[in-house]
Amino acid sequence: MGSGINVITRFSQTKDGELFMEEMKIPALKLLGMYLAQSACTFFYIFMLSHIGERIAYEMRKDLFSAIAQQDIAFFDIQRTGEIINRLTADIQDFKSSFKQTVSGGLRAATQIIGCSVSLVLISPQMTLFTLLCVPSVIVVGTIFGAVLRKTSRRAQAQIEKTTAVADEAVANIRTVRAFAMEDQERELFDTEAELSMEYYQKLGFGIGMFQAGTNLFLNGMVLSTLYMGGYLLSTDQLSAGDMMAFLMATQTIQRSLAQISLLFGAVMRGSTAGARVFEYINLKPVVPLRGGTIIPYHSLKGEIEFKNVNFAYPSRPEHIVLKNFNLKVPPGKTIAIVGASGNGKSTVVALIERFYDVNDGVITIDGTDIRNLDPTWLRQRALGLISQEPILFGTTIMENIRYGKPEASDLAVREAAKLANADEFINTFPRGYDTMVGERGATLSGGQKQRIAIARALLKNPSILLLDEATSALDAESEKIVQSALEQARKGRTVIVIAHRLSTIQNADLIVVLHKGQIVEMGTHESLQQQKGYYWTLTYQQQHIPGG
Ligand SMILES: Nc1ncnc2c1ncn2[C@@H]1O[C@H](COP(=O)(O)OP(=O)(O)OP(=O)(O)O)[C@@H](O)[C@H]1O
Repeated sequence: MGSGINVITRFSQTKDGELFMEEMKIPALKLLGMYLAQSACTFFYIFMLSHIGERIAYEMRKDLFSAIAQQDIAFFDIQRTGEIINRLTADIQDFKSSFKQTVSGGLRAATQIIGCSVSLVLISPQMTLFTLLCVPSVIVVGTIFGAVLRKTSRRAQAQIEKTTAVADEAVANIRTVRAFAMEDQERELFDTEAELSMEYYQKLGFGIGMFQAGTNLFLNGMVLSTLYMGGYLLSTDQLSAGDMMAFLMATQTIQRSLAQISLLFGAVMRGSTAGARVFEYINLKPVVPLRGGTIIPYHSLKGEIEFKNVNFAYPSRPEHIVLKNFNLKVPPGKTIAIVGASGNGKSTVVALIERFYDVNDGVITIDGTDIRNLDPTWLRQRALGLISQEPILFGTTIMENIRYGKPEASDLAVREAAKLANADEFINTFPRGYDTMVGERGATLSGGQKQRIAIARALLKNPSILLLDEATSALDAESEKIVQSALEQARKGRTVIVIAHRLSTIQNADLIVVLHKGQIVEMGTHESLQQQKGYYWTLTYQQQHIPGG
């Protein structure tokens, strides 16, 4: 036999009732083996836990982003960007860490409780029953506390979401904040929201603290009552001193494990609230799906658009009717201009063709097919090209920005589209040409340059229908001229709907439609409408004679 180590295995009792410790010699090698096995298990357990935790967080993040990207535009009208991003970041992080904490702590505590409970029953069923009598009261109190704390936790997390939204808006609009010297006000606004978050979390901490203190008190009470009951059984010879000792040790282990579980209570609370908030978005089904429906073969798409008896109100403001009994037919290959004072529903017409929203009544058709029966992805990717007032670029190269929407396009095709959009020339003056990074949202380019890149992007798709929503309104006269000539080229062979504030830019349109309070009040060519001396005439007169009109 090699060297060994003496280990106490258990307490026993002599016939006279004296306690003694039973010892056993464990060979050192065996002990080393046990230690190695234990460290291997520790590694495996921590590795697996982190592996599974990270995988769950990744899957949740993926599903959540995919769900967000599919939501209706109406969803984004209501939710603030910061709030959405908060769910993708903080909530998933909270869920993941509480999952890891709960599983690691919970597993250990649960196995200890189960093991020790079995010993308790084996040692003294009587005392075990007595101890168990207290359990229902713990469950009742725990449930009530749980419900109250969950509510506070939900509030606290919603408040953090609000705080993030304020920060997000201030950072995203920092130029406006700086231009209006609103840093102090923004800081105060953020401060108020952040302070409220702190207060909610402090309240939550208070609740969790109370719960844990209560649990500890209760558990210590359990030990006391075990001692009391044990003393009685000991004095009446129903229990030996050794069993009493073993019972106490097992109860203490259970007590520690229960205390550990109560500590996890806070984590479970935060994790479950965070998880619920993530799944709230994941389970939200959009009204307008991204895919599914008819696809008109490209060569047979003529590009005729018709609005028939359309009524529409934005979902976020259902009582405010924007389009009333709206009828309009746009023949293929023609250019229709929609004009009218601000807020009369011009951009709404474009948003409905893009199917950002569905109409409340009536129907919109393309080549005679209800757009609700057309595949929305095909519609936006192949049939329509949208250029709006605020050209949105992504923080990558000019090449990738133009390629956006048609990722398979060759470099040559991108350059051709840029030429068509009068952009090739200025791009080539940059030292890095098409590989120039444009900065976040195209911050390093001028308005006119951004707009021409946006036009190139739309033209690359070679859409049959072009929607120009105030495409040149944000530009100065010089840039407007260049962009306008790019648009004149782009119009050829396509159906075009132009929304323009500056009426001088739409005089060549085949048809001009005047919108007033969501209804068409005049229709005709520039000349015929001028002669009518109605709304259109008034609008042109205002623009020519009233500064800023
Ligand atoms: N996302 C939205 N949610 C709720 N109401 C909206 C939304 N977008 C526009 N509206 C409202 O719908 C009405 C028509 O807006 P629309 O943008 O179509 O007008 P417009 O004629 O294009 O104006 P402008 O020339 O100023 O761009 C306005 O009263 C506006 O407040």
